[in-house]
Amino acid sequence: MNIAIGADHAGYRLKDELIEFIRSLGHEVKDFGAFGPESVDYPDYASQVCGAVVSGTADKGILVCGTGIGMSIAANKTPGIRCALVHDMFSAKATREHNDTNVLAMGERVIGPGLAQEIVKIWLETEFSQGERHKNRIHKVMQLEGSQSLHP
Ligand SMILES: O=C(CO)[C@H](O)[C@H](O)[C@H](O)COP(=O)(O)O
Repeated sequence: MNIAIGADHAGYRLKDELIEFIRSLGHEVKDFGAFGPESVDYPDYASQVCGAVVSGTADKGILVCGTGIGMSIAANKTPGIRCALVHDMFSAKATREHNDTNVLAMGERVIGPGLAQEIVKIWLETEFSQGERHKNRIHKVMQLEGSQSLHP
């Protein structure tokens, strides 16, 4: 897969570690920054990563800030994006199976790199369940945002 990744100043270290890990799994990674500790604004990076996913340039996106909260709020403003803030392995699997999330958000100030890698691996490797009830719920979510549903 092609993975778009981005972070703010509070998440770029974990982002850089995850890039190497994701490449080791055999995926292509496009890094949208940030590249250092200078204070920046997470919406600027969320919008670039989500734009890549919605346009089809990337198959999935990963966002890291201090808590993951700001990134997830910003990402979910983009029509067509379903972003989950995940800090445990159960949710990583469930949000792919039930929500067909296309962006994952995490917080560098919340979890360590080992758990973050496990979460990313599970999230990238888990398929959407294709369950009719889940398709129906995703369809309703997409109606709320006014974007065209991929799950009619
Ligand atoms: O949006 C956030 C909190 O919900 C992110 O964690 C940001 O990375 C955080 O707010 C950045 O905080 P800082 O004090 O500007 O480093």
